[in-house]
Amino acid sequence: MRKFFKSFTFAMAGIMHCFKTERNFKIHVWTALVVVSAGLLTGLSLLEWFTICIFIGGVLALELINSAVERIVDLVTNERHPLAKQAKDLAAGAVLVFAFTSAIVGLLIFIPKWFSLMN
Ligand SMILES: Nc1ncnc2c1ncn2[C@@H]1O[C@H](COP(=O)(O)OP(=O)(O)OP(=O)(O)O)[C@@H](O)[C@H]1O
Repeated sequence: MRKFFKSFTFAMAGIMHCFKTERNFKIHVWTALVVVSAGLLTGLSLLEWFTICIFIGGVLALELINSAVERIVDLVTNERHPLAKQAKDLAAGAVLVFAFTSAIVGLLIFIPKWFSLMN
């Protein structure tokens, strides 16, 4: 149990470090808070909350992995190298793909509700 608590503390330290040092992670966290507030104001079904939680968690988790990849690359080399660039750009691309997909899913959930609230 103590070992489990220790690994939980390390994971939380990683998340806090990412929040303090990575501008994009901060943007994703604030965006998630805006989306959750919009969900509370709009009113979502259980399935819609489930979908939103999966996508918010996915974006934040991918951003954490992207930050880990950036650090590993910087640890391996200080020099400019095409493979270092590819590794960083691929990891950043993974975040972009998921964030873009999340934005589309969010719009598909919210826009019809906002239209029906207006009518
Ligand atoms: N060692 C390297 N060799 C070649 N290209 C690199 C290297 N480090 C970063 N790059 C590339 O330079 C560009 C800018 O990278 P930069 O280091 O400014 O940001 P990052 O490390 O990718 O992320 P962040 O801005 O969050 O620190 C990116 O396309 C990245 O892939």
